[in-house]
Amino acid sequence: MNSSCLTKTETKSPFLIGVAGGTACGKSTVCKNIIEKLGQTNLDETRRQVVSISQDSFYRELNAAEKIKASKGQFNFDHPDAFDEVFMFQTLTDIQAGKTCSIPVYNYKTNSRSKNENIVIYPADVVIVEGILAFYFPAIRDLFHMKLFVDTDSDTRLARRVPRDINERGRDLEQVLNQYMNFVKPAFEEFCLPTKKFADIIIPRGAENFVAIDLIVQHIRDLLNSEHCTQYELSEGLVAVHTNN
Ligand SMILES: [N-]=[N+]=N[C@@H]1[C@H](O)[C@@H](CO)O[C@H]1n1ccc(=O)[nH]c1=O
Repeated sequence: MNSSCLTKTETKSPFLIGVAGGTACGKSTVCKNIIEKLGQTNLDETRRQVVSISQDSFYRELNAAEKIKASKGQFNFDHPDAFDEVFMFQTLTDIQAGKTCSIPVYNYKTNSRSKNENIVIYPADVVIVEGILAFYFPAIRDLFHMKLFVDTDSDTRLARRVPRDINERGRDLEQVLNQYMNFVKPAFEEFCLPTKKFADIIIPRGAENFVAIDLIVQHIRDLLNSEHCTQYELSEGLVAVHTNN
């Protein structure tokens, strides 16, 4: 594909990376490692601004009946309907357009967005979006310039999830296991695992896979650095990035 290198738009249109995978697969750790490795890169005399946001910030508000079910571990937070797709799409589109955005912080103890706490996402070079269903919604999936799927065994994920939910999210063992068997496991198989096919790169074993992470970081560096890399087209405020092959 020919590419005439246009000057970058005056606003920073970030390189969007989606990271999906089952709960406790290591998504957040993979993101942290990529950010650390990219952020240290001294490109164009300025440090690469690399930020990551969680799909969990876009859990929708629950009504009274749903809140009661959630408090008993009887609400399915692993189903696509639990997320506010429109809000997430609009926020990512604004980020894509180089706008500064404020997104909620999710509180797992209250099963709701923290009232007076938001994260401000400033225009950045790279924005990583991680979530169990990051690739489920087509309109959101199509925004990503790179899609990573972290493929960790489900027994390893459960072994990590149990202590995390008990120690960090104030739950008891029986509730955690019931929620896993009734919701987390079936929803992973029905909604998350099928999205693996959309990934550009599948990372077996997650954050321990240093080779995979180094390869990904180097690829992103090359893309961000290369002279003949991107052709920007602005359409409806979206920025489509086509790299020439
Ligand atoms: N329960 N459950 N499963 C979801 C899902 O596996 C994971 C997504 O990051 O967070 C979990 N999750 C989400 C909202 C919530 O209030 N509590 C919670 O544990």
